[in-house]
Amino acid sequence: MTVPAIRVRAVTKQYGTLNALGGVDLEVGQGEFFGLLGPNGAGKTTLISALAGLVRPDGGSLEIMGHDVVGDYRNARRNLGVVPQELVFDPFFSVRELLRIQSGYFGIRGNDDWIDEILASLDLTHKAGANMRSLSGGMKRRVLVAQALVHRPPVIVLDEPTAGVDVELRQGLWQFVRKLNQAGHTIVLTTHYLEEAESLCGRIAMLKAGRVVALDTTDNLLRRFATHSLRVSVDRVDTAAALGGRAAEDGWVEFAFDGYADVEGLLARLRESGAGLREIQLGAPDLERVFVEVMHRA
Ligand SMILES: Nc1ncnc2c1ncn2[C@@H]1O[C@H](COP(=O)(O)OP(=O)(O)OP(=O)(O)O)[C@@H](O)[C@H]1O
Repeated sequence: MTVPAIRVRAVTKQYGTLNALGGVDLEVGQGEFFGLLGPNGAGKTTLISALAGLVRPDGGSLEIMGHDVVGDYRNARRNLGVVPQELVFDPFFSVRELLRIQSGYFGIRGNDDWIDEILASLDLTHKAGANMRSLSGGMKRRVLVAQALVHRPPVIVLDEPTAGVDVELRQGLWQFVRKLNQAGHTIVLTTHYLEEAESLCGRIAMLKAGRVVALDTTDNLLRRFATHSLRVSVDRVDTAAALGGRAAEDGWVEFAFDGYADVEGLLARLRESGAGLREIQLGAPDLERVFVEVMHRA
């Protein structure tokens, strides 16, 4: 049996009286593209820091490719590449120097062929000799990704890698991360862009206040929690809302239902009610709705 890429068991972490992690259990299989979602302060970064050995959990255990992050730190760390949220660099090194130093941390010498390959994939070749301080924010973020990859880790964790990054770079980054995943790397991603998570992640865990409140395949989450929606613009909002809708802004009323088959009946009742139908919009279930629903129920 293959070991999971990541195994998190009953992990707790307190800061004073605050439960940053209140007993988290998770398993991510090798080769998965896994999403870790949750509102600000849910504990995502704390969990990632614990995986990277930067935060010591109060209880429970974490393993990377079967290596305990406390008891077998070196091997656990060797198997993990983390792209952190914060852009922190020594401004005096060039991009290549930085990547060589990072390779050195893992005891790797003569890593330039691989470094060249990473730089090319991230469209950074022309910046290899540039000082970190001369790079734009988006380029620095790409260097963070490169830094996480110098030791060819099988498991890669990206903590909001696209925050504050322009659309073009975001798409480029995702293309690259997808390629890594297709090449067999396990990817764990946190992001507040739910559309991105929906299109990239096969499975998703949602965290709220240090607890896993949903954990399933993206498809199942969409099926289980999300409803389709019908938005209608009407002359008489109250009349329409009385049929089970929710009044929204500017004369729009929203209805939630399980499948498109229900739309016809609803439209017929709206017409009969004399609400004065002006315009309709249909919405398919999306992860954003699921997220709002899960957070609301939890
Ligand atoms: N070093 C620390 N000292 C005290 N409290 C902390 C520390 N680090 C995190 N916390 C608290 O722990 C909770 C979880 O924070 P964490 O950064 O893990 O959340 P997050 O899900 O990553 O949020 P975001 O989406 O904003 O990045 C928050 O309430 C935060 O204020």
